[in-house]
Amino acid sequence: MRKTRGIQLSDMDTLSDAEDPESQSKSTLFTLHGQRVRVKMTEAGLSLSPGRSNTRCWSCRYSRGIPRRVLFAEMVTAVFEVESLSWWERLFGGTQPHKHAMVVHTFHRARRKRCQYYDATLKFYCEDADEAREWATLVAGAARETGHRPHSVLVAVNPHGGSGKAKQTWEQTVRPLFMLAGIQSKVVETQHMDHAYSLVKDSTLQELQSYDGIVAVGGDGLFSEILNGLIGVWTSGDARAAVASKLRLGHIPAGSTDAVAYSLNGTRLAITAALHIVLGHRMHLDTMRVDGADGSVKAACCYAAYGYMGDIMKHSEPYRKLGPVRYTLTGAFMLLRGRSYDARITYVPAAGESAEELQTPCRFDCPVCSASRTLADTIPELHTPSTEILAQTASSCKTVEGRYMSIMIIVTPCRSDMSDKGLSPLSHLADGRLTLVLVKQCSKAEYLRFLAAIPRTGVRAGMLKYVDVINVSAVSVTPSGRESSWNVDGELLKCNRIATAVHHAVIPVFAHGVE
Ligand SMILES: Nc1ncnc2c1ncn2[C@@H]1O[C@H](COP(=O)(O)OP(=O)(O)OP(=O)(O)O)[C@@H](O)[C@H]1O
Repeated sequence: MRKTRGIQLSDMDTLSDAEDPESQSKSTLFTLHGQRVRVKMTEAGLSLSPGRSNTRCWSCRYSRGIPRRVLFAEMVTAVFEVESLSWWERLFGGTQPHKHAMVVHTFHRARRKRCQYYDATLKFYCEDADEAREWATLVAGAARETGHRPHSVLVAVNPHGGSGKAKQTWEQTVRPLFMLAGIQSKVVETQHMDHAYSLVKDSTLQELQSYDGIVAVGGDGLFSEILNGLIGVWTSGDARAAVASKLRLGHIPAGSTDAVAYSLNGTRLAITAALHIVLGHRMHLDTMRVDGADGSVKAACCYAAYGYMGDIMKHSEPYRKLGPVRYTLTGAFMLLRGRSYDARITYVPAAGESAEELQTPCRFDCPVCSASRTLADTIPELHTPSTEILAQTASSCKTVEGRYMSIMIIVTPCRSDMSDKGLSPLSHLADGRLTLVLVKQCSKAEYLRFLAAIPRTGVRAGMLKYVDVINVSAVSVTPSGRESSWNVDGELLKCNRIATAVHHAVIPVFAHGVE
């Protein structure tokens, strides 16, 4: 009997070619990490087995970092490399001046945090140069055909995002990986606010046809500009809309908060985000349409916040040069000021709130977030003003009025350094609902208690008696008296009277959920 774990090599060796189900596939002896391994090509990737009969068992090799299989889906590419022998290799019996290898570029997951991917290489040495070259070509071709890998992307780099390291992140971490994977990139360094928005919104049909995706190297503000530009193309009504529907969005975190990349990938590592793009991962993300009473329209995929978080955004803007620390300093100041604001809120409660999966955090292969939608479904929906959606569901609307320290409308979990599980840990990337958080007027100490609870538990129904957490599908907020500002995905809105509605799984992104 053939076992799948702890295979005894003697068992393997006694398998005749006729008995071996993989005997028809290509098979060669390589040296990996100093051990002889037999590598076979299967449909899903490379299957590795011990290459010498005197080795005791496979589990010994496994512990030395030799995997049993390397999936094409997890390979960036494979290349042929020639290396000179070191002096000691020549001294101990090297007959040729060079070593030949098939180098497989893949990734490994961090032990404690599986969602963190780091690039890794496996060098399969082979005595026959032609054999190694042929393997590298075959493996690279198979990897390229696996998944939905992009061939060409538009990259917007904000040199002023976060602590100003976006250019460095692009040059040192992302560009080399894209080049290795054969992805062509048109790179644009943003020169001013809204540059990325107009770059996408004004793209010609020909330009859009040449891309498979658009990548933001910066913070949430830059991603939001690209998202809004893309939605602008979708809703333009011309021939570009259909072409733009195939474009996926990617976020390489290089800003101050990076909630988009963090929520999509569970980490703020740029290399992880780049690997998701290169490997062609794909899923759809919810977005929220925010309609201002002044006629402005904006799409958001993280949150809209009024009161405390709006004040932080408004008052921290002049200190952008300080980088992310500006939010902490302004946040402390706003807490001491302890302001609250009057508002009337009308909302439509979300359907299916009690479903069990909606009560568990969003993960990789999330059953809630498996929906993906076509542009034909989403365009009419995206055209519909949120006020109209609220009017259509007027019979189920609820209205509350009061004085609030903070009003938040959250779309996705909004993970960040401050809260690893997310501001709203039970929100999903694509569940078609919003989380409305109303923090009623309270003392500064009580508000501090609310802030302190966020990193531990995030916002949850029943968390504190002065905090209401409600699942909704649409909300309108009408402030009165002294007003704060709306902070929508890290950008300020001009108008404070807004109506919002969620649009389910409309944005295609390079991600596959948090592992
Ligand atoms: N060259 C530029 N000069 C000034 N502002 C720019 C430039 N390029 C882009 N911007 C603007 O900077 C704003 C913030 O950028 P970004 O989101 O990349 O960083 P951040 O605000 O530090 O990070 P986060 O949004 O994650 O907190 C964006 O709204 C964008 O419009």
